[in-house]
Order: sequence, then structure tokens, then C-alpha cells
Amino acid sequence: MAQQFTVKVPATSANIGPGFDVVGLSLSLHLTLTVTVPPASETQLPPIITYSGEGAYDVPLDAYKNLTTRVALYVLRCNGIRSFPSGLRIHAHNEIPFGRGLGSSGAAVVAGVLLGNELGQLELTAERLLDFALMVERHPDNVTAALIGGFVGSYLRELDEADTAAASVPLSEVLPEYPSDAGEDWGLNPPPPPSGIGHYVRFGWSEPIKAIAIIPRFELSTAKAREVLPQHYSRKDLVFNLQRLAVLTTALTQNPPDPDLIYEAMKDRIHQPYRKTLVNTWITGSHIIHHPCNSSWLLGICLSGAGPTILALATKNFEKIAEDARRIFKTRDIEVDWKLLTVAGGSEVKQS
Ligand SMILES: Nc1ncnc2c1ncn2[C@@H]1O[C@H](COP(=O)(O)OP(=O)(O)O)[C@@H](O)[C@H]1O
Ligand SMILES: N[C@@H](CCOP(=O)(O)O)C(=O)O
Repeated sequence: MAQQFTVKVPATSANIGPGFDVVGLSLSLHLTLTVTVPPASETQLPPIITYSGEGAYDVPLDAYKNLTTRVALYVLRCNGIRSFPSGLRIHAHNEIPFGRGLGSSGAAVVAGVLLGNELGQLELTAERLLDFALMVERHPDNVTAALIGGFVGSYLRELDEADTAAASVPLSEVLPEYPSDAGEDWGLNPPPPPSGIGHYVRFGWSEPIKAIAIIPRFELSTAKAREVLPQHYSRKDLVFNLQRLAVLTTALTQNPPDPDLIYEAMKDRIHQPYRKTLVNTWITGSHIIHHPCNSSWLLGICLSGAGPTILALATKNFEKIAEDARRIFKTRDIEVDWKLLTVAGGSEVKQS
């Protein structure tokens, strides 16, 4: 009998203003894999991937090039399993737009880790799953929120010398692009992640707060949006962010939420000011808060992840906020789509 299971991973919005590389929020758009493993056979048939939804025209369908399946293979090979099961079939349906700051790559990585865990029947703990995801994504905010779900804060453990070396292996060695006809014999085993890299806590979330994602119709790669950030910050700017983040993690749990507190606590001096040199959505986005739609129900606004999506948190009048934003963007020749999102649960694997 064929085995069938699904892997469902939510989108995320990382940073939420001052929490650069620290906080993430899982949101109600998903990447879902439907996986069929046929009964074992004598012949080794290659995996077949089909794909629908966001990114369908861009994503590689070769299992040795696709991000999700390369991550799954990384997990399998670190655990002594050298190839996919023969005749494996995966259908991916994706609702998370690529390169917009809504965690599409984090979701693809987490889906890959869960896929590898399930295919190899490895029964890895949540902590170990996170280690594998961190070895690929390397900043904890979006993968932790995608795996655990909710509004999550995380840090990376300080590594000793040996673990630092293990975690600094170039991504190309962790996730080599194997040739499509790769058999059992390619290469050495990849470097496994050090243990217990990521640590996290899930905060509460105030029930009435929803997220409006204002999504420009162009992509910005996270790698590019990280290159523009400085190596050093002033004490003034660091304290500015720390003060706000400390307040924000509790302010977003309170019901009713306090708009004045949240609005100020979502300000940032660590990443958003530098990223505006790349995209003008943030400049435009920051204008929305001075617009007449600003009120007690618009709580705050930030760049979602590395951008270019703008995330507005609000308790009502969502459509008005989004349509006002769309009009303002239009005057600057930026076409946007918008989605009203709720906070999602964490990743799920279900046998069918
Ligand atoms: N479901 C997916 N399957 C395969 N690759 C994906 C998937 N989602 C994202 N990616 C890869 O990740 C890239 C986007 O990553 P990134 O620049 O970090 O932006 P984002 O903010 O969307 O995570 C895509 O261009 C694609 O190469
Ligand atoms: N903290 C990271 C988060 C990137 O998230 P993504 O969804 O844009 O990939 C950053 O700001 O660079």
C-alpha cells in the first residue's frame, strides 16, 4: 500500500518593526505538500514533483534542484539515508508569494525538514528539526515561527569553536545541487547541524488584532535586502530598538490593544531605514500612518520580513486601510495586492 501524508507550513512575517532577526509571526497563507510514497520496489525511480499556486512558473521541479526537496535530502543524508524512496510523488500547493518578505523560503525550508523527517521516519524532536532549518536559513525568526506557530521570539545559542565551524559551512555544501541523474554515489555526506542551536518562546497574541499584508507586485530577495545593512550600530539606535521590542512583545498580547503604545513600539532603527534605499515601498508605507486612515483601529505598520511587503496591524476597517494604502501606492506607480491575514498555527504533518 502506498503511504500518503501532507505537510502544511504557514507564511511568516519576521521582525514586526524592532525585532530584527528575533521575532516572527505565522500567518494564514500556507505551503502544502501532498506526498505519496509507493510500496518499495526493486527499481529506483526518480521523484516526481508537481506544483501549483504562487511561484509555479519559477520553481524547479527537479528534486535535486528544488529547495524543499534538497533540504529533505540534506536531512535524510545526515541521518544515513542516501536517496529518496523510489517513485516518490510530491504535489506542492503554495499560497505564499516569492520574495515579498512573507517567509516563502523559510516555509520551503521547514517543509523540506518535515518532509525528510517523515520520509526517513526519523522522529526528530522539534529542537532538532529547528537545527536543520537553521543550518539552511541561518536567521531564526521566520523558520521558528513557521515551525512553532504564533508570535514567537527566538535566539541562537552562542556556539563553541567546533560548533561555530560546523554551522559556518557554506550553504552550497549543506545543499549541493546534485545532478538530476544522481544515484547513490554522489559526494560525501553533508555536515550535520550542531545540536540545540535555536531557542524560542511563544508570546500570546491579542485576539482582535489582524494583519493586512500590502504586497507590491515585485520581488526583493532577502539576501539582497540583508546586504544593505550596516555591520555596526550606535548604542542610541540599539537602545531605541530594545526598548520598543521589550514593550511590543507584551503590548501585542493585550486586549484591548493600546494603539498609541503599539504604534510607537513598532518603530525601528536597525533595518527599515537602510532598506528604503532598495525599495520605495517602505517610504510609501510610512506615509500611510500619517494618512487620515490612521486611527484607534490602525495599530502600527512595518516592513514585513525583508520587504517589500508592508504589514499593517489593525482591529477593524481592514478594507479601508488596505484600499487607502493601495491608492497611496498607486500615486507612486507601485501596484499592490493586499490580503487580510490572521495568526496561524504552526506546521503540521498529517497521515492520510
Ligand atoms: N515553495 C517553494 N519551493 C521552492 N523554492 C521556493 C519556495 N518558496 C520560496 N522558494 C525560493 O525562495 C526564494 C525566495 O526567498 P527569499 O528571497 O528569502 O524571499 P521570501 O521573503 O519570500 O522568503 C524564491 O525565489 C525561491 O527560489
Ligand atoms: N530577519 C530577516 C527576515 C527575513 O524574512 P523574509 O520573509 O523576508 O525572508 C530579515 O529581515 O532579513
